Amino acid sequence: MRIIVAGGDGFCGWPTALYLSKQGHDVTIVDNMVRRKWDDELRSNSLTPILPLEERVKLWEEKTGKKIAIYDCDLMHYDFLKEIFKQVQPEAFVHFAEQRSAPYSMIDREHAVFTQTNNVVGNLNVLYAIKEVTPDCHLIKLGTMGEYGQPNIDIEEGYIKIEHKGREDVLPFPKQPGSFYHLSKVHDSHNIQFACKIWGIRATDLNQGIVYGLHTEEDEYDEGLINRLDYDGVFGTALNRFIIQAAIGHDITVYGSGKQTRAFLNIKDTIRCVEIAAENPADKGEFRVFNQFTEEFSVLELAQKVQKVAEAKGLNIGIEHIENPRIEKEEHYYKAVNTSLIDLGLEPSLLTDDHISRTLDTALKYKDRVLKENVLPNVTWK
Ligand SMILES: O=c1ccn([C@@H]2O[C@H](COP(=O)(O)OP(=O)(O)O[C@H]3O[C@H](CS(=O)(=O)O)[C@@H](O)[C@H](O)[C@H]3O)[C@@H](O)[C@H]2O)c(=O)[nH]1
Repeated sequence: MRIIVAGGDGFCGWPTALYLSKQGHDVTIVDNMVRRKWDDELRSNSLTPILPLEERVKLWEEKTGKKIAIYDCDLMHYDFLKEIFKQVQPEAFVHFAEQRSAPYSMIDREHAVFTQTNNVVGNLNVLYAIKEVTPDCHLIKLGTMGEYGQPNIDIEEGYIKIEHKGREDVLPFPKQPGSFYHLSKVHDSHNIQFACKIWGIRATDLNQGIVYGLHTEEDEYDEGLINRLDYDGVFGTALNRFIIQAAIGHDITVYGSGKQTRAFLNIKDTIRCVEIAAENPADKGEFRVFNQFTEEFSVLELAQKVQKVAEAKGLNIGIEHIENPRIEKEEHYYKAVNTSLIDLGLEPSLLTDDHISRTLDTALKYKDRVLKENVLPNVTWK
């Protein structure tokens, strides 16, 4: 299959591009390298040293004989994007190319405006490119479990049957996102649903939970293929961030009580879910929503798991409940459905101490690269 992976230089996009390439797909990466520029802006870095994209792709070809084409393109540049669609004629477009950090979107007005403009307009341009050039192309869009928020009822996969005043309908599940970033994904979902309805586009919205882990089979060919790993207070996410904190002897930063519960999955399952979506495209005009996660944990549970694995390696790490910089529910009900991808063949790679241990070993290897001043959160929602 001819597949474009937009955002193929990022944490989810890079291992997805390698995996799909290994599976025999004809992969093209579209990326404007902006994730690396945000590191510069925030004076931060990836814990793991990552090669420039051209070199990563060259190394992949040397190791496997498989070519990945790359275009340095911003999805905001419609003429360029449309030209790429004409040249590649994609059968699937995997869209990871968005600003994905909630704290980044909450820094100030400029960052909120940037996040929503970049994400919403970029996605709209993709929808138009599909309509105008390859109307049969399947859009596989990274949404987020955070679109739903934490309602006091079970979260369904995209839609819910509602009875109201004696009538019933199946309607989009209510959205209660918790940051301007998460809101941008809600706006995207609405735009995609509308485009499917009016133009007959086929789309799958993958409402992904928090991704943890680092390694996939593909990075075993060479250390130069290693994925990026974020730890700072803006782009680092729960679990991976806690593991890196343990590696540098920093207390694990639980925000507030830590009873906040979220949906999680291993990066290996991210890439497999995208493959499953690509192999089972949505129908023409269908706006399909899959909840892409495998397990639910509270933040405190994860901190305790990391503490335990670190202890077994002789690292005595504390857990610090710091004042929550976000405005979010800490005590809440959380139960979400995730059967669609499993029904289509996903075999979840569940969180084990071994998983934590492997990432911790890598974090220990590169711990001298950590910029300690970036570890505590410095963006608040207030
Ligand atoms: O050091 C930390 C970091 C986070 N948290 C807490 O952990 C939870 C998750 O925060 P996060 O930074 O790990 O994840 P989040 O901001 O929700 O965003 C991440 O996870 C989302 C999936 S979800 O959480 O919305 O399901 C994706 O959409 C985003 O792209 C990705 O950056 C929050 O309650 C936060 O308060 C801590 O307690 N300590």
